[in-house]
Amino acid sequence: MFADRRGRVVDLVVGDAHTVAMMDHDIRRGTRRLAGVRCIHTHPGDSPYLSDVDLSALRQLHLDCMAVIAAADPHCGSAAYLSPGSDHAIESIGPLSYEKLCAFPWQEMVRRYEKRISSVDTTATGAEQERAFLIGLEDSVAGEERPLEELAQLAEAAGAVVVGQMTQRLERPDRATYLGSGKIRELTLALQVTRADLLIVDEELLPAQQRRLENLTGIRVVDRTALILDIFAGRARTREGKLQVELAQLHYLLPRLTGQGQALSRLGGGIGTRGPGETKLETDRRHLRRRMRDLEGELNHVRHHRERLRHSRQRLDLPLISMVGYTNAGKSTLSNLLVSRFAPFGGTSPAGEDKLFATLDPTTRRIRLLAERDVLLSDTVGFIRKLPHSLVRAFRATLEEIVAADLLLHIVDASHPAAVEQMRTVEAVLAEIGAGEKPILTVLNKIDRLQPGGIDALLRPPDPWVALSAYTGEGVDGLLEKIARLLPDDRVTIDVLIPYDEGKQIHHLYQIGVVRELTHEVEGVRVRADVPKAYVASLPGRQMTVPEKY
Ligand SMILES: Nc1nc2c(ncn2[C@@H]2O[C@H](COP(=O)(O)OP(=O)(O)OP(=O)(O)O)[C@@H](O)[C@H]2O)c(=O)[nH]1
Ligand SMILES: [Mg+2]
Repeated sequence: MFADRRGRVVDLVVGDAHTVAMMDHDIRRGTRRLAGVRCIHTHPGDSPYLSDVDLSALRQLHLDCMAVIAAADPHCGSAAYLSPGSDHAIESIGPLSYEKLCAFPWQEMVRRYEKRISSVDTTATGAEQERAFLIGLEDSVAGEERPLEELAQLAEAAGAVVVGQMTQRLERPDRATYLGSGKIRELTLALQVTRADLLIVDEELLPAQQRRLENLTGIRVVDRTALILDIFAGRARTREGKLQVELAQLHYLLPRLTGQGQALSRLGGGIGTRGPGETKLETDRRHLRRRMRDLEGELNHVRHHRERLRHSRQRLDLPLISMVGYTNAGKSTLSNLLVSRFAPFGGTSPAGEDKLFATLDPTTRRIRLLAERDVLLSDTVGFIRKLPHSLVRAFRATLEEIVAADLLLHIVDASHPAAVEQMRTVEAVLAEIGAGEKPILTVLNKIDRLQPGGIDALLRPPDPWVALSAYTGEGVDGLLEKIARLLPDDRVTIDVLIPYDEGKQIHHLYQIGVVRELTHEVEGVRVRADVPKAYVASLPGRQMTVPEKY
């Protein structure tokens, strides 16, 4: 039964054990006020306790109050309301006798809630956003308190609003329906109550599981892999990035095509449908395969191009440092800080952002360490737990940057509750792409967020490591010192006379080394500079003296 604030009954709804339609007309919508309606109901089996479904309906419909009563003896019930004190919290009382329930100052709670909320600037959930409901298994992350938190962040990064979630403790997913059948009944009810239009599953599903879940729930089902691919598709900016994402999406799609009808029914916009684009319209497998071959061909081009770039960089003989790490660990923020402080010619770097997979395309910048040594620093795509295999494969060209580095900086968000697990994930991906044996300097970031007393003993990073905050800059000098120590210094100081008609050489010296002194003489320009040893060997027989350091 739904009643308004004057106690008038505005609607009555009857359901069975699995479904109940919620009243949906005449409910005031908006985030700044409550609905002005309370719901009082009974449960099959007469339980006087509120269920999860009750609580999410309260939250979703912004009801003044959600109450359940037991009709049998003893007459009692429970009720819950949105907390006037804090966002997203629910307060509940009971089971209590009817008298005590009625004596509770409900109207006062409603008044206080609306007073607070009207002073807070809440962003209303846009009508065009998809309403996602998340499901996962509880032991999927051993011991984590909120197992679906990362999935929720991913869903938001893809543009959905999360309206509810449900987990089940299972050893392994049900082969047919992912969750157990009892849980699925509970799920369909919760989906109705929250009016979800998208179900997101925290794991890669078998094609048959996905179809069955769609049939059972009646809404679109997207798995973790499709969700990540979708975010990548939305973020890719460069041609290379777009090619790689499309290839990964097609790899994912191919085994999931059961025929034209199925492919077409997936169209219609939204998460998991963004992506390979028009090609999907005419998908038949043959067509898909041809497109994949084309993409692979184009990516090979890209790869060769990158290789050439790498060679020309190697001619500069600057050591390459690649930053790797879990998504959102702070790679871009640190890169930004280093570039703004230490770029020899000034420079900018893309800003870090508090969203997953903010960076997709690698960017490489030059920075100058202590003792005036220049290195190249490259910021790359972040890793994540259960990184789709198709992505790792498709992003080979990007990941090769990592493999080619002289030193890896592994950035870890030391303030994250799952920091240890994230570290392991990154190490596993590095091994998978063939970078497991590279020299690695572990950087525990975000120490400004840690309680005094510090770094979680469990973190125990492998040596060598440093701790810093890319935010405040604390510890960054220590990082530079460590880097300098880890990169073998193979530079020498040269003294060379460059004829006036070979001005280009001087420019080249600036590129590859640090010029200490320039004097104009009769035959040319005398330059004293620190340069890589390899450069000396490649010099044409020109009058040159190399000070004793060589
Ligand atoms: N408090 C604090 N926040 C930080 C620090 N470093 C980064 N952040 C924040 O963490 C968030 C993620 O930073 P990014 O630099 O975008 O992380 P990323 O590793 O590049 O992430 P992806 O590109 O998504 O892989 C941003 O909101 C940063 O402001 C730090 O030292 N302290
Ligand atoms: Mg980044």
